[in-house]
Amino acid sequence: MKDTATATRAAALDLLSAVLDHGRPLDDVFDAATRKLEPRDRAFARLLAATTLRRMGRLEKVIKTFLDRPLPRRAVGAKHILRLGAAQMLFLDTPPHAAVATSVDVARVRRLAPYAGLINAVLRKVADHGAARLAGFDDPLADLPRWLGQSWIAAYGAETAARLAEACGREAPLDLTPRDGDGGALAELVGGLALPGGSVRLPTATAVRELAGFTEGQWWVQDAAAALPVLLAGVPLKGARVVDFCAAPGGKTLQLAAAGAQVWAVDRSATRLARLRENLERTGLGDAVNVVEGDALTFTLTDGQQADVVLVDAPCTATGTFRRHPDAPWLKRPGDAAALAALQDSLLDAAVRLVRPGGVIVYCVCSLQPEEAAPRIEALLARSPEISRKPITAGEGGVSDEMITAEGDVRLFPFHLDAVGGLDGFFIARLVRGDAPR
Ligand SMILES: C[S@@+](CC[C@H](N)C(=O)[O-])C[C@H]1O[C@@H](n2cnc3c(N)ncnc32)[C@H](O)[C@@H]1O
Repeated sequence: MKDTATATRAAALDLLSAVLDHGRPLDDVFDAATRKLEPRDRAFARLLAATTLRRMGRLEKVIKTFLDRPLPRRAVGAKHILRLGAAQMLFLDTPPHAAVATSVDVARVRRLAPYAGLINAVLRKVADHGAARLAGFDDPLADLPRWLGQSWIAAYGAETAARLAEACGREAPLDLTPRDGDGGALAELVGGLALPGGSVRLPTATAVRELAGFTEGQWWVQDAAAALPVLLAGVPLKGARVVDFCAAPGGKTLQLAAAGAQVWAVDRSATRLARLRENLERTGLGDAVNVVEGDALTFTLTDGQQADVVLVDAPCTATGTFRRHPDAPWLKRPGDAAALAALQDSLLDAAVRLVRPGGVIVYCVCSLQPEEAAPRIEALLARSPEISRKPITAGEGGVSDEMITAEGDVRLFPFHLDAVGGLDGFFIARLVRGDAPR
């Protein structure tokens, strides 16, 4: 490899290719693709790949204006190099001469030398005229796969869909949940901003382990939106028997335990449960939690007991978390939400079997796809007459009117709380079991 700058761009090319050509999540391939780089260069390789993924549509449009004809399929590597080179100049303030020269070098070291001339010529044009062309392409929906943008337009209208796409293209800040529920005190301790629900917000690139209170387990990392489902249970949690159906890595389990509940944290993934156990250890909340590796669909409490609260944080398409996972839009497929709906329905049915009369079910998904939201609740209400909604009202957990639907569910968009850095997209419904004790 010629030098560090080229090696860093080559690693970014490998990351981009892993996501776009091989369908691999960025997090899964990052260590292997960047292991020979220094920490600073690893961070830049990630930033470059992430920025390119976040701006795919606009980069594509700018580059296209400088190509006489579309590149053939076999030139996909060259196409990626053009995207990365343009992203550096248009979005990352890399000096043009460095962006162009390293792109040409990457082509050579990645056996794409036949395209070196074309890459050089096109990127020089991007350097000279790219910013002006970019100004004419300000449609954020173009940066997402077309089917995804269409699904948001159909669900929320063109204006909201564009706001969603814009907000999803931004980096998420770092949010912490305080163990003792005192957001004000934690904000002071770490120098962050206390949010309405009690979370504390810090800038994106904050080094987590260096923050005050990490070793002592005084807080854990959790997006402010992800902290809301537990805050919206609407019943006293102290002493309550709570089953957390899809618990790992455990943000919500920790909240429940910290609030004084007796928790069963069920998850079928051993790897993810290992992270949950680490979190329990660090925060000292383990005594209140029974960790259960298994299928929530068949989980029962001993002696036929029932739960006061069941939390169903269901597996979902996670389209509300694109801010943190810029690769995710490119790894989803149009049928994913419909395919997950069956599992979401089964988990809700299992929650109905487990919760006591008068008890509460909180259902949530970190998804913006409509199929995973209210229709799952409507279908449950239609087949389970003993279940009804317990509508969520403004002020609970710090939620505002604009976040609540006509039915009393919470629909969080990434542009909510925009002025202080937004939120993950979430849907949250609260249900109550109304029949007589069995
Ligand atoms: C959205 S994540 C949960 C996040 C977690 N509640 C938190 O706050 O950190 C969904 C989880 O559901 C688990 N899961 C999926 N199907 C399951 C099933 N049938 N039974 C138990 N867990 C399941 C996955 O392993 C995954 O950890």
